[in-house]
Amino acid sequence: MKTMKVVAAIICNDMERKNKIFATARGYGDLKGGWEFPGGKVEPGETPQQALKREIMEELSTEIKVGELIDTIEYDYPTFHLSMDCFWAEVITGQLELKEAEAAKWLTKDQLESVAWLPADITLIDKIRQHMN
Ligand SMILES: Nc1nc2c([nH]c(=O)n2[C@H]2C[C@H](O)[C@@H](COP(=O)(O)OP(=O)(O)OP(=O)(O)O)O2)c(=O)[nH]1
Repeated sequence: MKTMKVVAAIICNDMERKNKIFATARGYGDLKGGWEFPGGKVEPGETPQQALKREIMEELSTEIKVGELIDTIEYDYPTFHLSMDCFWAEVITGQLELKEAEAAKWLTKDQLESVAWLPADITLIDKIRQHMN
């Protein structure tokens, strides 16, 4: 099966405190309406961190600082294998404008289960919760 290499940003209010994280709902395609973390495919020659900064600028017109890797999610969708590096991030400049997503929410630790995550993201949520305050 084909592997898709993807990066995702778990943007938090503050990387030291991690009181809330930013989630978006997909605005197009097969998985439309599913909740996820902003990001996208890594292009040839890019590091994961470079790809993530580029994707967040394209999707949200926002410059981010990329922090530690939380986990690499490996998940089999029916038509491809997803390998997704998930990094903590915080905003440097910009207002998180929704260029592609249909909705967005800041979620506290207690609200993490309140949205319908994409299947691959569910395994990440427990890990994120452990790091939130
Ligand atoms: N960005 C992102 N993609 C995710 C997450 N969870 C998950 O299963 N995916 C899947 C959905 C897509 O099949 C794939 C990411 O592709 P994408 O469509 O966001 O990537 P892209 O912006 O480079 O794509 P394109 O539409 O511009 O070609 O990974 C997630 O949390 N964030």
